[in-house]
Amino acid sequence: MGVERANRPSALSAPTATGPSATVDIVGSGPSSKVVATLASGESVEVLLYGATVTSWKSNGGKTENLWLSEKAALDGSKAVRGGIPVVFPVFGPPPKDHTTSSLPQHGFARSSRWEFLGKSASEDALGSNSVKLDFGLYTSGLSEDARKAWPLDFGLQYSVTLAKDSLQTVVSVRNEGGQSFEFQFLLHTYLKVKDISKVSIKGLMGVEYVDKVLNASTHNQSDMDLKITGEVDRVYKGIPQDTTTVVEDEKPRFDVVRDNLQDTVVWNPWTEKAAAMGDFAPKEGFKQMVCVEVGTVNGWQKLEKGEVFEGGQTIKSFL
Ligand SMILES: O=P(O)(O)OC[C@H]1O[C@H](O)[C@H](O)[C@@H](O)[C@@H]1O
Repeated sequence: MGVERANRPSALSAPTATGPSATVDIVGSGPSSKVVATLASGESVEVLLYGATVTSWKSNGGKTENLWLSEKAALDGSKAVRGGIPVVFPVFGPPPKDHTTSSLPQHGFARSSRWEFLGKSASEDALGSNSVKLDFGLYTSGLSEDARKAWPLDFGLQYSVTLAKDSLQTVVSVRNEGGQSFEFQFLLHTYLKVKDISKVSIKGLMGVEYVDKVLNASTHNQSDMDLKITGEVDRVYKGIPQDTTTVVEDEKPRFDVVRDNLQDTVVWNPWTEKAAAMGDFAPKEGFKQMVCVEVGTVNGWQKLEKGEVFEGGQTIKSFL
């Protein structure tokens, strides 16, 4: 599945209803425009065109917010959003020296570029369950001059966000649209909302090797079944064999994060000092209500030859 340039529709002027099962609206204009989709049963998702950042996902008939969003997140296109699901491409973290991504900012340009809304489709499965899919695109032509200069390669990104009753699926396809090969990393920087971090444990990483960024990027092996967050955590788990990472709260599953064609997962919580140092992180105690479980391909590089396509993503199931 790739991004066919000739078939790129512009959905901005399309009618807003997708049938009785869901509505899709474009709210606001300019840099703060967002696409809001709501199922007839009340679940909803909001996607800012800036960064194609999912800023809200509600399950349980619209009663449970699943994503943490900082009260001071910039939602006007002035900087990457602190919270929700920022899209990280084509580099994760600070770019390395002597690489084609070297001149890019931390986490690349996808989270701070304005994407196009390509369209929507609603469907109903055999059991009568509804879902709505929103498609977004980012192409070389949509980049700022600075980003294009820093990474002068031709690419097409298509990002599909599918809302179902108890789940949200976010999948990217990356196409090399230029004449030479390129290398990239990709990650979905999901800020999951929890009630109380002291009651949270993360399962599904046992036996996996990780780089601990809090301990001078040293390599370790996850020996415990449960990862508890009791201080700053910034770990890159590499080459995970099992597909599902489960966030457990109060001894009950809260989220399943299922990876598709992505081998790595970053677990991040800034804790007291790092949260205090981030101007857009609010409230300052907000780190007690969040944990980032970020699926991606960040260990080494994915390489695409001319015309090739890479696809990967996640499905998050909410148990509330
Ligand atoms: O502040 P940002 O650029 O959004 O990055 C926020 C965080 O992203 C990831 O989780 C990295 O592993 C962290 O090292 C980084 O601090």
